[in-house]
Amino acid sequence: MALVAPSILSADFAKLGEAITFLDERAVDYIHIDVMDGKYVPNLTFGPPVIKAIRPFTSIPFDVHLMIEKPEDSVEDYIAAGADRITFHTDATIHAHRLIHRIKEAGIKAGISLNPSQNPESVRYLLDDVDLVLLMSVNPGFGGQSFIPSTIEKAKQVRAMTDREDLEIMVDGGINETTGAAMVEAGCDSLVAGSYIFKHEDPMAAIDALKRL
Ligand SMILES: O=C(CO)[C@@H](O)[C@H](O)COP(=O)(O)O
Ligand SMILES: [Fe+2]
Repeated sequence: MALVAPSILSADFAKLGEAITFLDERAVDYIHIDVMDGKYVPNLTFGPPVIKAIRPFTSIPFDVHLMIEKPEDSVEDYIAAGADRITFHTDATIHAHRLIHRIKEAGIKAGISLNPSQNPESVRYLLDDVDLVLLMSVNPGFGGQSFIPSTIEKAKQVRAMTDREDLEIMVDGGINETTGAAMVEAGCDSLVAGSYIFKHEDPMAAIDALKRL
């Protein structure tokens, strides 16, 4: 059984509360929240005030994916807004190790993310420190892109780099039943999916299909 993290980037932003209530009723494992600053990625989404506004709609953990430059300048704001996990990108900050520990000392989980072009070796010396590794299977910035197949090999490499059975490997981008199955087979624990769920004619069936992988 895969853990499923629907990305609200593909939800109707005018009805975010309804989307969260729907996910709450489906008992998904995480709600994936894509924060983009228009600098680290060429798109701008939402920040702490929006996260704070949707927090009362559910107690499902908020999995906050920061696609922002210098996340060290604002992680506390996301924690105060209700993040349960914060994942940032290796190349968005200079001292990733320090930031991971700052996030964990605040009492929440910390993750590190790799873009499609990045070598998994760059996270080797963080694997004992993080709670999760988020493998981007598209270039970050937008929902609805096609899965990049080299992520399958990368997941196997990261899995082979650690003895930690509790290290969560999560994949994000272009996930559907087929690509999700390949990633679970490669050693992934959790699947982020945006357009597959929210653009599906039956979003509940889409969530259930991913859970079963
Ligand atoms: O972080 C991102 C995009 O940068 C993702 O979380 C997307 O929201 C995934 O959307 P789909 O590829 O599943 O449509
Ligand atoms: Fe994401």
